[in-house]
Amino acid sequence: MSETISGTAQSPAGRGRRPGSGRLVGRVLRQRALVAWGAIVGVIVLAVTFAALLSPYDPNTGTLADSFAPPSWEHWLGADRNGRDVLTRLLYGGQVALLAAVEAVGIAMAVGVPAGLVIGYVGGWLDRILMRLVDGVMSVPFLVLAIAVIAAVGRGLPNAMAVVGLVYAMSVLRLVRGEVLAAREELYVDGLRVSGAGARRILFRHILANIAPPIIVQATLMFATAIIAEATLSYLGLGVTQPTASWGSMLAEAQATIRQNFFLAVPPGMAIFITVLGINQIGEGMRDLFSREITVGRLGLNVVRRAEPERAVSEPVPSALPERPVALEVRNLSVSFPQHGHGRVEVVRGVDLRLHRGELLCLVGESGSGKSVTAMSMLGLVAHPGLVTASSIRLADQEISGLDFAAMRAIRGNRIGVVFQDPLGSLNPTFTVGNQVCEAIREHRDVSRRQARALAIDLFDRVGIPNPAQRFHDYPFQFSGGMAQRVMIAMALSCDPEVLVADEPTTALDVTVQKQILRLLSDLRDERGLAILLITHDLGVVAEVADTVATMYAGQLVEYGPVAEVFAQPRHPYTQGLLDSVPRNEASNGPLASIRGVVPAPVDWPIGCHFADRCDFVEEPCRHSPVPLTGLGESGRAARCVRAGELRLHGISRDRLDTHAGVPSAAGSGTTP
Ligand SMILES: Nc1ncnc2c1ncn2[C@@H]1O[C@H](COP(=O)(O)OP(=O)(O)OP(=O)(O)O)[C@@H](O)[C@H]1O
Repeated sequence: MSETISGTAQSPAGRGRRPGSGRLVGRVLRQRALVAWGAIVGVIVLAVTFAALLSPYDPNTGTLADSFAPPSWEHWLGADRNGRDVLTRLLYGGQVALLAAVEAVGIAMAVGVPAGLVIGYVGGWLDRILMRLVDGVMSVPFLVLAIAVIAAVGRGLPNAMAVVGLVYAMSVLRLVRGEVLAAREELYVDGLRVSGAGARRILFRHILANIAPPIIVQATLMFATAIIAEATLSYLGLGVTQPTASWGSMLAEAQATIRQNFFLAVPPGMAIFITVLGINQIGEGMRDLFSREITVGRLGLNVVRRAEPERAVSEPVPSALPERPVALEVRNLSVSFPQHGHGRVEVVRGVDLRLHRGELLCLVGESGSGKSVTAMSMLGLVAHPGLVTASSIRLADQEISGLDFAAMRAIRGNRIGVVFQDPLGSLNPTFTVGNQVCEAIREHRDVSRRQARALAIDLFDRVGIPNPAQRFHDYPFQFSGGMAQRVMIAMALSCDPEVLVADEPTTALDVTVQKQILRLLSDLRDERGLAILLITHDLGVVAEVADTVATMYAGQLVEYGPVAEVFAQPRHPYTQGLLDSVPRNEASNGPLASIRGVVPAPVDWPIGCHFADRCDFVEEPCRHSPVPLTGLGESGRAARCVRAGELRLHGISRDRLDTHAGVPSAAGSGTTP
């Protein structure tokens, strides 16, 4: 009799809303400061735009009888020396300030963005010459330049603001050039070049779209400084001329009559202060909006959300080693990403997994099946815009789903260690390895520098780094791949974790070194009772070190059990297909078997069994409804197959496997033998 373990239903996330304007509005609304300051600046802009409707007075004429009139019902902010209504002049002055800022920022963008794009993309002598020119222009204060230009072409705010715009264009150019220099090294740009795209299309359609956020933020912040620039120029008499009102000229007039009525300086001063502060706050808010950090937690990482109750599983996940304490238990873990035109799409659906102390569980499956995303999501390491939900993730006796970023950070590297595939890429090249391991130790433990050093050297010794005290002072580039991976393992062990997640830790290493690292992991499991989740493509690795194996296919766990039993007799056709595809230590005739068809993309996952279209044993019931992972009632085995009870699949004994072989990639698995 089979026991139902996971009743994962069709995901509601897969039927999510389309990404786009709705989500953007939601994100904007969550930025409360941005919304509040946007509203304040919006009111100011509306008020100055409709000044003629709001005020019954002419801004430039007044009656002498009202000279220096205090605030009253007729003149809400009083009147100036010439009896002109201060509020009216403030509103009309705002028009001048905003138009001047639009002019300066418009010129800055029109000149700076295309120039920066071209200079950054073309580089070479053009870049060197123009950047020296830019440095020269930027070394002269804009007021000096403005005075020089006004002396040459005559007074007037448009001339003055054009100079301001050109000076600003230099900093826009610098920003855009820097962004383009970085973007042109990106692989997607190489891809466009290879596909024959012209420079104009690459620059204006692709690169510009990618670097737009910092440019928009810069333009907003620049708008605020342009308002100050206008006020400064008009205050100095280089901007608007009397009797036209501007906030700067109003300040200058107020200063001339400060002894008679000091209050006259307050309205233009406050108008400049509030408008500039508001626009700056909007710029900062947009910076936050565009960066991942604020919206999803520091470093752009998402915390794991607790799944809604209706998605909770009711039965326990299978256990191949029931006598051992549970180190990590994951229930109903799902991960989704927004995909253009499809809303939120699940790439991992309803994974249940249990890892015991002293157990080495290998997670296998073709490329793209969801192994890495599963492991990283448990650690809260899936970045925005990924969304991770789980009914529960228990680390020993602590529930860690729903923890915030800070709490997860305290767990990562402390109770759970992580080792990645590329050890040299994971180490900072500018610090010695000893320094980096000590830093990891002191991040989580209250020990002195000296104690951390001693601990680090002990760990280096334990993971098999020869001359650990000397090598402590070496930089990553002085290590081979295998030694660097030992450093990574030492770092992962530095706080004596209960669980170690190793994502393809030996893929980048040669066969001999692979074996050494695997032996090390296996020894650490035995010595420390470490629970290890090892992600690998390599069934040879599984055969060599694993206690238990879990097979993933198209975002779901499809089989789980003790490795010897799963290999000897798989209970899911996909596991059998994987085992068939692996080279063996024996002579054989004919080509190597492979699984027909390709792994479906997450948007194409069928309602029923995800493997149905590739399965040689498929029957109608397989396609009807989601297939649960079902316990098989024998030593913690489970399979997600409607026919698991009746099929007699063949396996392979562990010693017949070529232990250096790998699981075929999705791309390579498209042919029928
Ligand atoms: N940031 C992301 N945005 C959108 N989709 C993603 C993202 N990261 C992973 N995916 C998708 O999630 C699925 C699972 O990817 P994952 O890297 O976990 O597979 P894997 O089994 O570890 O493959 P490999 O062995 O090649 O590393 C894939 O379909 C992948 O395209």
